[in-house]
Amino acid sequence: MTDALTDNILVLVRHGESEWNKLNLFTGWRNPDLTEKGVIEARVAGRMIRDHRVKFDIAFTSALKRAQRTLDIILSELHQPDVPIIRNPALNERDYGALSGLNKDEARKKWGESQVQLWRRSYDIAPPDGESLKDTLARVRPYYDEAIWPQITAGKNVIIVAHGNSLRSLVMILENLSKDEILERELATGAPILYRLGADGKAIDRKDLLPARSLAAPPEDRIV
Ligand SMILES: O=C(O)[C@@H](CO)OP(=O)(O)O
Repeated sequence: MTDALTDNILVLVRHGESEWNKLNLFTGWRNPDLTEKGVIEARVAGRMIRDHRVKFDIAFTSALKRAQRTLDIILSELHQPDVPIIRNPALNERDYGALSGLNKDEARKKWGESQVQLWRRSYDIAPPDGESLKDTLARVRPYYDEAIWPQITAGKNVIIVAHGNSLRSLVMILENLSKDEILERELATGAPILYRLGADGKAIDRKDLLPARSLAAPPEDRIV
C-alpha cells in the first residue's frame, strides 16, 4: 500500500486491449469491445490505482465501448461504483477516416512504412477523411477547459478513461509538450498515469503506474 494521495488528482487511463488492437486494425471511431486480456488490464489498472487510495468525485470517458467498459471495471475494482460518469465523444479516439478497419501491416505494404508512420504519429498530417493529432487536440482542449478543468479547480479528484491519441492530446496540455515532444510519447493500454496539478493547470508531478509484468521496462513509480 502506497501513501494516500491527498491533493487534487487527475488520473488518465488508456482503455484495455480491444478486439481490434489484438487484430492490429486501425480503430479510431469504430466500436470494438475489450478482449479478455483487456478486461484483465482494466482490473489490474483499478487495483494499482486502489493502492494509491484515490477517492474519485467524477469520471469522464468517451462515447466508445472499450473506454466505457474499462472505466466501469476500474470503478468496480476501486469499490467506487457510484462515481458519476460523463461520457462525451470529444474524448473519442482520433478518427482514422478511410484507414478505419484496415490492417496496419497491410497498410504499410500498400502505402509504405514512412507514409503510414506519418499518418499514425505526425502532429498535423491527417489520414484520408480522418483527424490528425492536431485536429484531435482541437476538440479535446475545449472540452477539457470547459468540462473537466472546472471540476479540478473545484477540488475534485478526476479520472479520465479514453484512447491513445485523445489522451496524448491531454498529455500535451498537462505537460506543456511541443508538437515534437509528443511524438515520442506512447501510452500503453491499461497503464494509469497519476497527475498532481498546479493552479495553472499544468502537472506538478506525474506517476506512471505499470503492472508487474512490465517491471523490466521503466521503474514502477517514476516521478518526473
Ligand atoms: O487504431 C487506433 O485507433 C489507434 C489506437 O489503437 O492506433 P494508433 O496507435 O495507430 O494511433
